[in-house]
Amino acid sequence: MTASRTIQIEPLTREAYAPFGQVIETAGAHHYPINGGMTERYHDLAKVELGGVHARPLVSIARGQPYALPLTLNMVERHPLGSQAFYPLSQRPFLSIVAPDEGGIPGLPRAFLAAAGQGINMAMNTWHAVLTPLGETADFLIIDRGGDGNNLEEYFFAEPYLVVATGSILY
Ligand SMILES: NC(=O)N[C@@H](O)C(=O)O
Ligand code: NI
Repeated sequence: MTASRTIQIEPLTREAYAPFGQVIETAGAHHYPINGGMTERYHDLAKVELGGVHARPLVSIARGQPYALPLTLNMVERHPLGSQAFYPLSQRPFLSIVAPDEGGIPGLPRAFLAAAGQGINMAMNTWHAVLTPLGETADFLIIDRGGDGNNLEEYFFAEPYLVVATGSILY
């Protein structure tokens, strides 16, 4: 594996993730009391995008098996008709691996470590690795797009990448 095909995991922040979507977390979010002050609403955290014919939002639960690190990344996918959000239902870290689009194929991937309490919403048509739990089986709420048409495009790399955790990344 050449060094150019090694991807170092980096912390997930709103700013770093902005080209790919939004981070779903309470930290830094607009919030206000509701229900007579009994509840605090952390409001409008992600941009759900629904395209194509007969589009409708889907709310699902994914029970994901953990991946080991270092992780060999052979493939990324994207959903041309809608965004896709994953919010962990446990306080477990997971990886969000995404890549820019470069003329219809993925550019250099980036691997973000979502800390406990962080979820992600990938913008429509964003290249990404499939859901990547770490350490143990974990449940996630999925919010994405249903409707007519094909909402999945896959890309298999000619040479895989290796996703590694440097010393500062603990999971
Ligand atoms: N299909 C599905 O629910 N998940 C994948 O698209 C994925 O990104 O993991
Ligand atoms: Ni996906």
